[in-house]
Amino acid sequence: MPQFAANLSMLYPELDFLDRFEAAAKDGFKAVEYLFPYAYESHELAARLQAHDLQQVLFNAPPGDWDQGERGLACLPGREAEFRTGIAKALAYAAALNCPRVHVMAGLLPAGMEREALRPTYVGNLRWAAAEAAKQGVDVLIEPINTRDIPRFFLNRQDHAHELIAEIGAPNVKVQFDLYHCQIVEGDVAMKIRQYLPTGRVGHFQIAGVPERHEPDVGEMNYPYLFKVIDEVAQQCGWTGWVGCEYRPSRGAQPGGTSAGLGWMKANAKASP
Ligand SMILES: O=C(O)C(=O)[C@@H](O)CO
Ligand SMILES: [Mg+2]
Repeated sequence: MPQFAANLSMLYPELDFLDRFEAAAKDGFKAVEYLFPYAYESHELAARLQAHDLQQVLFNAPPGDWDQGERGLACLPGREAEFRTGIAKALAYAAALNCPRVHVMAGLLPAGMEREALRPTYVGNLRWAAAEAAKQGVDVLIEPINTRDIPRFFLNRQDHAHELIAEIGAPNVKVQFDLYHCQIVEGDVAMKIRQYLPTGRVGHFQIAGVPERHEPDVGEMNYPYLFKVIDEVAQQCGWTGWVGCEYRPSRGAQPGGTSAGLGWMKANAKASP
């Protein structure tokens, strides 16, 4: 069975954010990820990780003005200075949290602009971020996201992400392969795991049921099968990364709802050799 990380932005919604670390550890998670650490001092977060014997495996760089609908700055001409300031801040947190990867969200297509016109800005920004991250051994992740959840998001498809990575040309830029988004945008998920995991360009997986983004055992995807595919290919190519549980518990913020919904994880652990 793959190793699962709890996404603390989505799991345990009934708890204060800092209390979600303990809840995840009690449920057997050894690692966590979340969207943004910036509302907290890095030492506070590091203390929670240490107290509960958890690894921080992923978080996002600052996305611009999230409350105003921004979803990353990487593709936006004219925002390069802000992009660089955000990357520097993310890398400072990555050092303090001993986190080996940072997700850099691409951003939304500005009104009237075509995707191709933004490519030079995106590639230039990612090259700069990759060079900075490489100085401290951090990987920069890029994630294709479906346009039902984020309309006009710049990056939607696995093939586009891998094409951009080839153009960026930095060994520490990798794909955050979210199977939920992949199923919605393009499907054929198992074959895409088989195609892309051996390239060494997949840095992290994320999972959720489709279409409601609930537990992996709710909805149209056959996750027990996909976990076996990940295990098989990972073993063949020596991949040792994490699978982030980035879903909204179907029991909502009901106390204990996240833990009660983890039957899928226990079932897959039992099924593994
Ligand atoms: O939405 C997702 O999927 C993510 O992984 C986030 O980091 C970006 O919104
Ligand atoms: Mg994701």
